[in-house]
Amino acid sequence: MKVERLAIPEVILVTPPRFSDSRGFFSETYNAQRMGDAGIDLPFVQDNQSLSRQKGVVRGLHCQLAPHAQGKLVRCTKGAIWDVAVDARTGSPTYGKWVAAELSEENWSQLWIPPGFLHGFCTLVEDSEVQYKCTALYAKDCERAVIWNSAELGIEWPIKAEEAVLSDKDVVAPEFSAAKGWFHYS
Ligand SMILES: Cc1cn([C@H]2C[C@H](O)[C@@H](COP(=O)(O)OP(=O)(O)O[C@H]3O[C@@H](C)C(=O)[C@@H](O)[C@H]3O)O2)c(=O)[nH]c1=O
Repeated sequence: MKVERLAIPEVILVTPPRFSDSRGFFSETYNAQRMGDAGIDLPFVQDNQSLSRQKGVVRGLHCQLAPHAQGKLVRCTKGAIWDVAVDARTGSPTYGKWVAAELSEENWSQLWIPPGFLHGFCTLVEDSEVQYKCTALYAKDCERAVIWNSAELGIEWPIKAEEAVLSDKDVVAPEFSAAKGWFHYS
């Protein structure tokens, strides 16, 4: 399995091998031992899947507060996304920095986003399906969001603001400064 630590080293890009033959392919998309060796060693308790019909759908930037903070292992099983992680841990040397990776059914990569990070993605093609494992259960009251195109963060999204397709909730999300104190670096 290919393992790459990104510019924020706690965010890890992994690419499990795919074994192709005349029938198609086989792949171990999650192997606890190999993921643990790669540095992804928290237990997962929930699997999520979303489908976005249009190109330019943006979901995020989202997180859940403690005690329900979630680490997420994200992959794209159909289509392609630009997946973004923002360090929201107050006191972190990379606080307010972001990293991103393209995840697609072609490249078969997965992005590990630890607890304490905001997560969001933008679909690069129609009918993009995203699946991710989470280290904590959904807790509605602990959900928080930051505006996807926060001027304070300066994330380089692959679409223009007017092309973004957002949920009602995400349109009115606050600037990144609202996230101060949500998480602490340890
Ligand atoms: C996240 C979530 C939502 N829901 C429900 C609430 C709502 O009725 C419906 C759609 O929820 P949302 O609009 O929040 O879905 P979405 O905008 O896709 O939210 C997701 O975005 C990405 C970027 C993440 O990182 C996820 O953790 C999650 O926040 O699904 C659950 O039942 N369980 C869950 O774990």
